Amino acid sequence: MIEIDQLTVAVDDPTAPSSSSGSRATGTTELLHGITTRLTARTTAVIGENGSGKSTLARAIGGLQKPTSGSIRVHDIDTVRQAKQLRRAVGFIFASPAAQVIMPTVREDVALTLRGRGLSRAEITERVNTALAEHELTDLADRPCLTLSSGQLQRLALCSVWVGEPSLVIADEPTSLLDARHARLVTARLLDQSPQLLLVTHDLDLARRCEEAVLIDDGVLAAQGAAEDVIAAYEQVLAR
Ligand SMILES: Nc1ncnc2c1ncn2[C@@H]1O[C@H](COP(=O)(O)OP(=O)(O)OP(=O)(O)O)[C@@H](O)[C@H]1O
Repeated sequence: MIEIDQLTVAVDDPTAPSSSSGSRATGTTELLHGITTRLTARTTAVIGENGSGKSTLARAIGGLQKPTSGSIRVHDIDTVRQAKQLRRAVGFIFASPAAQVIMPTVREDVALTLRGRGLSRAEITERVNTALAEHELTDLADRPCLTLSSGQLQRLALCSVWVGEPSLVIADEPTSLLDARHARLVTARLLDQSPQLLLVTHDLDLARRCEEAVLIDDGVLAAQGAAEDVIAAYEQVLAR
């Protein structure tokens, strides 16, 4: 379960008017405004217009964006106070995979996830090889990550997250760079095999396959419930 209590996220914004009467001109812009909810479904889609705050919410839940106020607990882990436990529990797949693939080779990038977990070298090698095979990356195992195509990079990002067996997978447009066959494979894996999945997507057919959805509109939680109902609410937003 993901428990969100009065979550507000604000960022420094030099173009915003300062709230203080001091000499500093820098103000802040609030991206999320007091979101309170419980996400209990195994699969939840996060939908909404460009710039509505979906990725900001996903990053906050994944511990990558600190709340300005309020709190988030993921499977009873406080995202701010228990950052180390959160990193183990949550696998985050970014919309842009180049931002998260950091090791020189494909094999090393997958293995990085398993470091610091008390596993032997042999165990790590075995788990990495299994993950590479499952994700059809065995042929690329020793390739420098820099030489991968964007779709291959996106599949590597998923593989590197998956090998860590996270209890929550947060995926922000995880198939945006994939061909149709790999997009089907990846969505089936995410939807069917994630212990819990939070899926940020503009693909309403994909959102419909989640048990529940939340609609983010201009930084607020505008609707939550069965995916079909929330998509209907979103259609109203699109029509306004
Ligand atoms: N660090 C920042 N500084 C200023 N504005 C920001 C910052 N991060 C995000 N924003 C703004 O916050 C708003 C929400 O961004 P966010 O990435 O969460 O939207 P989104 O719903 O995921 O959009 P999209 O569908 O386009 O990916 C946008 O207007 C964005 O420009």
